[in-house]
Amino acid sequence: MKVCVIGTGYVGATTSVTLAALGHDVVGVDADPRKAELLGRGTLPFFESGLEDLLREMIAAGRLRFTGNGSQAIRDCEVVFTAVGTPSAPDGSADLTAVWEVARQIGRTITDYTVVVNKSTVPVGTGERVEEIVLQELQGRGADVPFDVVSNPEFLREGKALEDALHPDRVVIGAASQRAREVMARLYADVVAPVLWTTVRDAEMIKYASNAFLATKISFVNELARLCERTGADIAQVARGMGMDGRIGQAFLQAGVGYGGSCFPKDVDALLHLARVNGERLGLLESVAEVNRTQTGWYLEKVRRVLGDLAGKRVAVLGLTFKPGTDDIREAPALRILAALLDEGAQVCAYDPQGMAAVRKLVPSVVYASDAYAAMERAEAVLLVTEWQELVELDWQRAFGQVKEGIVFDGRNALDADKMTAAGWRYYGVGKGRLR
Ligand SMILES: NC(=O)c1ccc[n+]([C@@H]2O[C@H](COP(=O)([O-])OP(=O)(O)OC[C@H]3O[C@@H](n4cnc5c(N)ncnc54)[C@H](O)[C@@H]3O)[C@@H](O)[C@H]2O)c1
Ligand SMILES: O=c1ccn([C@@H]2O[C@H](COP(=O)(O)OP(=O)(O)O[C@H]3O[C@H](CO)[C@@H](O)[C@H](O)[C@H]3O)[C@@H](O)[C@H]2O)c(=O)[nH]1
Repeated sequence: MKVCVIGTGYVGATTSVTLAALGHDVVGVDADPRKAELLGRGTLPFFESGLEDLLREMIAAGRLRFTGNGSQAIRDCEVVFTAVGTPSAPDGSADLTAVWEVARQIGRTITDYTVVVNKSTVPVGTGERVEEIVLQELQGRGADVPFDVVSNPEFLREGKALEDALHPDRVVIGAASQRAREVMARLYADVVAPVLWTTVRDAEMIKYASNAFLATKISFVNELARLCERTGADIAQVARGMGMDGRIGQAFLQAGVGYGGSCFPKDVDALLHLARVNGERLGLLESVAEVNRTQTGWYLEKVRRVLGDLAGKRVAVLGLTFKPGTDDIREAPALRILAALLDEGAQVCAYDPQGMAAVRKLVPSVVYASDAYAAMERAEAVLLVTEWQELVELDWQRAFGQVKEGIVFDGRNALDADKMTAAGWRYYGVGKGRLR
């Protein structure tokens, strides 16, 4: 099938590559000509493990190309995906400017039956508005072209984008017409995953509900971690014990410095905004956001209790991206931690395997080290903020020999506390009993 994907960021690029891998003839379109050009040459504009190899393979196979000019691509394709960004507006709502722009472009362009598939994360009702816009544009040029609007939200995680897109837990398709359902069924015929057919509105809500629920799990354990530190319990053991109940599950109960990234913070805010404008208050979700907003402050409070005044202290920060496996620093907890440390006069030296170039632009006054050992040289405390495997597997015995004070604040409970202690470190995890 001929498929066009508009917007080739994390989601659009991954969708383009995986649809090509499924055997479709795909053209990716991006308003940023530099991105389209890079992708066309087989280079990803971001880091995502394994994706670049398959990108090159698909281009070489002739099933995937990229362009900065969408009109011809839209005209040629039976299915047109929208995968543009939907960032937070100042009031917390999803900024849908790019989605409306794409809808107008589609309405101005299509000449034959087209299935317009929305993959961006958008509030309930967006599909209907897209339909109105396409219709207006068609009427404006006196054209009577049949089309359907479908919602097909994306659930991939950064760092595991390819794996998630090729082997999803489920595919959710919200479609009103039988004709659109048949096209979507053909498109995903070779994906081995349960397909949930819903209305457009249900599919739109499923995406926000899923992210909000995962964020809730994280804030729940993070809040309990605070109580564990007061009561002498270990949140990691508590979460393990909870998760053994099949109704609860082990996933997303990892306490830490809070969730970041381009999705959870913005999608929780967008759902809260949607509730407000519809006259509902989501008190539970408000608390989820509040726990997350205060989690880095809570973590730093512990650092202060142990180190005292941070002014002039040499602090190593390891891990800057919002999670391992990506170079994405959007809403990364590390950014708030760096800002607070600098504000209090600490001398900060940081290292991250992928995120330093982007963070350096935002926070130039930090010293960026060439590796983790160099970052820890003469440090009076080490803050592990992102649990990159490379950082977890460091020779911590060797590192102990380089620091001034062997104090580590493991913000992700990723290190082995016993091994760290045996290597000489004073180890502080998150929610692991009373401070010693
Ligand atoms: N990043 C994720 O892990 C993830 C996962 C699931 C869903 N989502 C959702 O998917 C959507 C896209 O997210 P992303 O992270 O890929 O965003 P992104 O910012 O990485 O990419 C968006 C791309 O769209 C392009 N664009 C903007 N307007 C355009 C236009 N009019 N025509 C063509 N291209 C245009 C931009 O240049 C950019 O390359 C968002 O709604 C997001 O919430 C993201
Ligand atoms: O137990 C956990 C799990 C995650 N996190 C943090 O939560 C954030 C988000 O992590 P993750 O969900 O793995 O990454 P994303 O790439 O943001 O993916 C989420 O957001 C995407 C965009 O909507 C969705 O498609 C995915 O299903 C959803 O998992 C990161 O800061 C993690 O460190 C925790 O603190 N504890």
